[in-house]
Amino acid sequence: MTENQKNSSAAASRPWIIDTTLRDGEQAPGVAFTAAEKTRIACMLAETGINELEIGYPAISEEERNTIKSITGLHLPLRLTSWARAVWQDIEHAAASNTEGVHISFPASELYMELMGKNYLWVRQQLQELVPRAKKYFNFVSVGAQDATRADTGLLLDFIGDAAACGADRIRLADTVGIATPLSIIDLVGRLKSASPLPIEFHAHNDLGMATANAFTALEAGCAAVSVSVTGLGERAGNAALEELAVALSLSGKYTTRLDTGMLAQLCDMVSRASGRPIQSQKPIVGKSAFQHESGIHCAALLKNPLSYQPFLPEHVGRNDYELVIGKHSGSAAISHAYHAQGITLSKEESSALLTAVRKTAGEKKRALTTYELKTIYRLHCQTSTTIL
Ligand SMILES: CC(=O)SCCNC(=O)CCNC(=O)[C@H](O)C(C)(C)COP(=O)(O)OP(=O)(O)OC[C@H]1O[C@@H](n2cnc3c(N)ncnc32)[C@H](O)[C@@H]1OP(=O)(O)O
Ligand SMILES: O=C(O)CCC(=O)C(=O)O
Repeated sequence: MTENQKNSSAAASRPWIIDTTLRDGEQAPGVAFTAAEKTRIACMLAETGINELEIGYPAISEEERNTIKSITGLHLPLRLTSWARAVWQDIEHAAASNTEGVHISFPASELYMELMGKNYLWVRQQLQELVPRAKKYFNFVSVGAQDATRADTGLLLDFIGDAAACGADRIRLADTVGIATPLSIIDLVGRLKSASPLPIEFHAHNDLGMATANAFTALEAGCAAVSVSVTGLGERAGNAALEELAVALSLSGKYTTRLDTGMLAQLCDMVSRASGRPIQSQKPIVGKSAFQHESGIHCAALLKNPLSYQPFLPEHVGRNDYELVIGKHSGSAAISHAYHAQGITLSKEESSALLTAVRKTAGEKKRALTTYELKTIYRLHCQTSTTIL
């Protein structure tokens, strides 16, 4: 193994995690964070151990620049970058916001160049003009290939070569419309990485529900960095979710990050409230149902070993214990456990009678039963006239 290969595989095992909740996340339709919310989110992301924060788009307004400036003034222990189009005025606005780095976004597919009435010659000229100028104001200049997954690979290779020649520090490959699949990412990154003198970041979108898988795969394929957002908040169906990627990395046994997964529940809750986007019940990691169980076989096993039907314990992501709910699919172990928690020890016969009644009631009500309903069923089916519940 050459020295270069050793460095590259060491970097690959320590992925650089970029959070874009405050940029792409806020681009989610109808979402607008206040300055105070942006500051709180940035601080909590820093506490969670994110390496880099794409903090916003300074060209939007003076208010946005002031918010970004006030966050840069906090000197959080992570790199802050701001987003810019391939337009000098955007970069000037970013410079006025005092972020350490800037990300300059270019159209990479023929479709996007055409939409702008441009061609690759224009892209190259902009790279040559903007990147060296930006380097005078920023310690770190990243350049983005928008719509990279629909772009011609030859053009992408030119883009990477030109960006490197102009002094860019990193390339972002964006799956702008979320059409990549893990195998296509392995193929694309494989072809670009061997020819790229620059570290590559992958930016996923979730239009096909593959954003986290694609982001994880991009790291497996050799990308040095990935961008994610809290709860996957972002354009349309969103981005790769920070909480999903963080846990996948922590369980993989292959990657070292400085992420504190114990912060994830709190972080997602805060972003959900600030964005006005409730967390779906079945959302991985932080959804209400992610640690709820009803099926009899699962509950019986979980009562013996909490890892039997869960990939990790809820505490790993800062949540309280898992929850067993009683419903149509319950079995006797779960039923006995639920009544025991109410101070009632069931005999075998009682548990069997209650199981039938519980299943019937839950089926009719089309939901899990409450403690009150369980007590009522007990009264109806087991309680003698002398027993007081
Ligand atoms: C995939 C992504 O996430 S890209 C990021 C998306 N984010 C945003 O759009 C941020 C919020 N947007 C805005 O505040 C505004 O749209 C602005 C400030 C960017 C531009 O506003 P306007 O000047 O009114 O232009 P408008 O929104 O109508 O159109 C976008 C313009 O940006 C140009 N543009 C788009 N991408 C790029 C790029 N990467 N580099 C340079 N110019 C670009 C378009 O060609 C178009 O230019 P035109 O007005 O000369 O036709
Ligand atoms: O920063 C870039 O270049 C990419 C922007 C983006 O969010 C995307 O293309 O999905």
